[in-house]
Amino acid sequence: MANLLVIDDESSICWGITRLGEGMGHRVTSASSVEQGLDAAAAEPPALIILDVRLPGQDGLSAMRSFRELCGDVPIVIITAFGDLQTAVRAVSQGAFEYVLKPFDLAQIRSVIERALRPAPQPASPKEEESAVAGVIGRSPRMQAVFHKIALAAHADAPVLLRGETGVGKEVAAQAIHHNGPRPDAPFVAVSVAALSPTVAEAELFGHVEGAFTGAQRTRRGLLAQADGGTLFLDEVAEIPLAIQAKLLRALDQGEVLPVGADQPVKTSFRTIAATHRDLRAMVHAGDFRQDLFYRLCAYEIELPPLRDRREDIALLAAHFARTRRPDASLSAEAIAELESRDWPGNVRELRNAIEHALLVSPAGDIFPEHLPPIEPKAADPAASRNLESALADRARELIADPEAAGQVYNRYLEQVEPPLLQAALDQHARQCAPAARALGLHRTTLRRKLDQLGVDADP
Ligand SMILES: Nc1ncnc2c1ncn2[C@@H]1O[C@H](COP(=O)(O)OP(=O)(O)OP(=O)(O)O)[C@@H](O)[C@H]1O
Repeated sequence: MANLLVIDDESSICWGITRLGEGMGHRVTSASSVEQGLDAAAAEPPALIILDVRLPGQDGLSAMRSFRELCGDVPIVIITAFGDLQTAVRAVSQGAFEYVLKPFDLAQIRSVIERALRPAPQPASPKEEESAVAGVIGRSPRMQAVFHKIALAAHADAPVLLRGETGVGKEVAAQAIHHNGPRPDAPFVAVSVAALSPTVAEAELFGHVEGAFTGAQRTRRGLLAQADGGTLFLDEVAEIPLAIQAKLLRALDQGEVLPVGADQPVKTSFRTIAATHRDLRAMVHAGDFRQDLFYRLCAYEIELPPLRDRREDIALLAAHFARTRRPDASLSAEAIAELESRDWPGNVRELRNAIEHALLVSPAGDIFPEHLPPIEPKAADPAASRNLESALADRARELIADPEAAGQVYNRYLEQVEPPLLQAALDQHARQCAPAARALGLHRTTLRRKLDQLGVDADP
């Protein structure tokens, strides 16, 4: 049996956790403020403290130090309904055992209590300094969970893989991990792999010596060497050509790079944070990404949710972008409602651009719906086209394997894929053969013949 101390000004939370703790065979004391909690802890040292952040009087986070002074290394579980990155970083950096977001279910708290009371848990080494850099904005539960993960990642040195659609904030998350980590002043070197041409990628990443190739007039340090002591952010990591993947893996494993044309390696050691919008695991299965490099880059994964799945953040982000551009800017309730109703396929980047557009067209800086750019037409869904591609490839394989189709595979395949194309072209051109043929790049008589074969009517 252990003594648990719950400090929360919501009596229903204290009541629920007390029932749960007693049911688990522990003794539970509850308090509704830090002051009451300290008195209770002084009277009876707890084996676990469950501490709310927002409390009347002193807040839970700043009270952690007092509880530690009074009770030593007791595990402290922080619970909060209003997590932001700063809160998560402070909680984790002060050695909080766990950071639980409200509303939680009691099964979650039960598991935390069990883990906290397990013998000899090793809390992460506390970091005294507080984070000065937030930069990542969001108040939705999905982002609060991301903040917690960023805080944990910042505290460790493990390679992190950030996943998420374009514009969700993978790079800002990478910067937050770096700036909240142990070496915020060390270099943060961002490499956009997709933007590197394959011919220069190797020299850019690993450096080169003078005369290594035409145009290499001076020896140049590569990006991996520039990241020495700090963080290398590999954006669009899925685009690294396979040949470079092998060299990158060697560099990561051995802590040194061999610049193009050099015979002596250069030592470099850094933390990696990689980002991608693609399914890297599927690429590994398809043989397009090295499995060993995948594991080397991905000890810890953080998924950044698309903006449409966290609409609660839209007003906050919009206000932030508006104020950054123009401190006296204001957003009308109607503009916020319009922003919240959109789907934002380009995510936070698209929202930021929309606000910049609005401030350009609203000279007074007051943003109304009419100042917002029109909704972007929907881009083709890449997942749908991937499904289509794989369906077509499956059908091709079936036909090739079908003994009855032998010798006619090509024509039979075309017979299946051609009709929808011809039909769509006719529909688009009011069933007129001539403009449909022009759009398709076919001769009119060829199209006519194909339509006749298919039994499709059309005007000449
Ligand atoms: N949570 C956030 N708080 C504040 N700004 C954000 C946030 N998320 C994204 N942004 C802003 O949105 C823009 C796009 O973010 P970022 O470049 O980090 O996205 P990304 O996921 O790396 O995009 P891509 O995959 O296209 O490289 C940047 O201007 C960034 O500052």
